[in-house]
Amino acid sequence: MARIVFDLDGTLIDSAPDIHGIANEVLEQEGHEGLSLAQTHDFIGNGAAVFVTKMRGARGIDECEQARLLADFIARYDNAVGLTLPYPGVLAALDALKAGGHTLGICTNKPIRPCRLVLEHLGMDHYFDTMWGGDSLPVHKPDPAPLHAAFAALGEGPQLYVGDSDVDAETGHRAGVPFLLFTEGYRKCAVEDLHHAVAFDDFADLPRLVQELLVVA
Ligand SMILES: O=C(O)COP(=O)(O)O
Ligand SMILES: [Mg+2]
Repeated sequence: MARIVFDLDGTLIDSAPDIHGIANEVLEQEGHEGLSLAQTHDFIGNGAAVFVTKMRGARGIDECEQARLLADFIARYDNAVGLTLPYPGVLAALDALKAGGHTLGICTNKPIRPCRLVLEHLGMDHYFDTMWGGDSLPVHKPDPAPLHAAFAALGEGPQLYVGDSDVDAETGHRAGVPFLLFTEGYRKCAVEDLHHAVAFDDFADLPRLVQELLVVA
C-alpha cells in the first residue's frame, strides 16, 4: 500500500473562483479594477504572498502595500469556500484509493487554515491523515521539505505525489518522488516541459494509474 500526497488548488479542488472573489474584494476596496479569472489561475501556485505580489503587479500597486494587502487577503481567505468544488471524479477516486488501503495526505502552498476549512466545508477532510500548508514550515514548495514532512507523517510505503503545476513537478523532482500530473488545473507550462511519471486529465483514471506505477516501482 502506498502513501499518496495531493496538492490542493487546481488538483483536488477548483478553488480559483473563490480566490478570484477575495482578490477582487481587496482590489475594489483599494479602488482598483479586479482580476480576470484567467489571471487568477496564473497567479495561483506559489502561496498567498506570491499571489498578492502578482496581484499588486497587475494593478501597479507599490510594494510597500504588500503586508497590508496580504493581511487583508488572508483575513478573507477562511470564508473563500462558497464557489469551490472538487474536480469531477475526485471523491470517487479518493474513495477507491482509501478502499485500496493507501494513506492520503495534502501538501499545498495554500495557508493551512483555509486549506483545512475548505476541505471541511466540502466534507473532504476525513480522507487525509496529514495536511501541510504553505505556512506550515519556514519553507514551502518547490522546496521539498513540506512534501517530505507529509510522507513522513504517513509512515511507511511507496511514495506518490499528485499535483497540477510546475511548482508541484519541481517539488516532486527535488524530493525524488514519482509525480502524477493532473492536466486540467492551473498549469502554466506545456505537459512535456514538466517532470512527471504520468499525466492524466480524468480522476476516474487515477486509481488504475496508481496501481500501474506501484507495479513498476
Ligand atoms: O495557494 C496557492 O498559491 C497554491 O496552492 P496549491 O499549492 O494547492 O496549488
Ligand atoms: Mg495546485
